[in-house]
Amino acid sequence: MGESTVLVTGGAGYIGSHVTRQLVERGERVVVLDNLSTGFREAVEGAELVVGDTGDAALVNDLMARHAVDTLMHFAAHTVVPESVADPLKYYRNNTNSSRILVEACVANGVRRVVFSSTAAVYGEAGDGTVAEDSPLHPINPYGRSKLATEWVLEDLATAGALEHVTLRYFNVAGCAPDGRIGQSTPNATLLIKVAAEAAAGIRAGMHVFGTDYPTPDGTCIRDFIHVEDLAHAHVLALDHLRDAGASLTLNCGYGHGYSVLEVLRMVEQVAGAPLKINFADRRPGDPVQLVANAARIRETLGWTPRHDDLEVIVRTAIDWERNRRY
Ligand SMILES: NC(=O)c1ccc[n+]([C@@H]2O[C@H](COP(=O)([O-])OP(=O)(O)OC[C@H]3O[C@@H](n4cnc5c(N)ncnc54)[C@H](O)[C@@H]3O)[C@@H](O)[C@H]2O)c1
Ligand SMILES: O=c1ccn([C@@H]2O[C@H](COP(=O)(O)OP(=O)(O)O[C@H]3O[C@H](CO)[C@@H](O)[C@H](O)[C@H]3O)[C@@H](O)[C@H]2O)c(=O)[nH]1
Repeated sequence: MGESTVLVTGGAGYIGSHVTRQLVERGERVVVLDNLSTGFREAVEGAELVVGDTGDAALVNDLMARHAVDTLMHFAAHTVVPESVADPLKYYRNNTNSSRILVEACVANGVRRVVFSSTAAVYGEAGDGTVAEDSPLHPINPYGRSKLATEWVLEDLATAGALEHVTLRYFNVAGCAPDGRIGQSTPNATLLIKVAAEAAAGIRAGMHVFGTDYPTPDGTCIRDFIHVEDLAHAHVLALDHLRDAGASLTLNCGYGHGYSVLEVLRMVEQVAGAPLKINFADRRPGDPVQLVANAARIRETLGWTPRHDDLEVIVRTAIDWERNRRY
């Protein structure tokens, strides 16, 4: 490991903080760059937190040079799909432009390894099977497009020999660290398990189910929910892969099986021990019927083996966090 440092952008956020913790626990030197727009100072333990913006070229160049950064893990982004539809420039500015500035600093400073947070949203409407990495890419909202643009920047730089990347396409991430020290406190959350956990903990009065007439067994959408700790471990393996001179990779991060919205809510009620107040509403614009990963490639290339592939564990850690939030 030597003197090398991992620069984690967005490390004060939900997923970045879980990854930072796993990196610190195994002895990595980590510097977090986060502007705290949706992140929390308290989420960063054992790593230096630099409060600043990924689009600040002078700052990121200075950080890379000063800390002997060998790997960039890039989580910082705006992530709310409906907001991206209403304000696309906000998403292109942060998720595409600022990512380009950051990657340009990597090239200028000889930072040759990049692990990038992408999303299943790059696939768009994906049919009723699973999606593999080489499935067609037709993102249906500005969030997904702004992320795909950054995938292309990295792919082109890898082709040009400027760096190697592992691009991780996360499916639906949920759950929290089992010990309750870090969790998901993202403001104005719209994600299903987060919203349901808030409702179960009494933080919100009830919730909506968006659409009950989809062509699925119970009429609600189907998603592949991955526990944040398993996802975090995929990042550690991606770092090892790149440090072992592995080739650039694009990998789905999911379990390869899905649950419907109603199956998730039934699990939330079971774990919470009380019924949720559910309002059955119209479909939400832009929701694909089903998004489930073909997760073969990440298992083959990184040897990734999930340890928390259990909806009950995901839901329980999410509810526990809402009941005992530290921040
Ligand atoms: N949560 C999911 O289910 C999910 C699914 C697919 C992909 N992703 C991707 O994972 C990454 C992390 O998402 P998250 O759920 O942890 O969200 P989050 O909002 O909790 O984390 C994002 C972090 O980035 C910071 N940030 C944003 N813009 C910044 C900038 N310009 N400079 C510095 N810091 C900045 C925020 O303050 C926050 O701490 C994002 O790239 C997101 O697109 C998330
Ligand atoms: O209060 C809610 C919230 C969600 N849902 C439904 O639950 C499913 C999952 O929705 P959500 O948890 O919002 O996740 P997705 O829309 O599948 O994924 C979004 O969030 C991911 C993480 O940010 C991104 O990667 C995706 O691109 C983005 O579409 C969808 O059918 C929603 O309609 C509800 O019924 N009620």
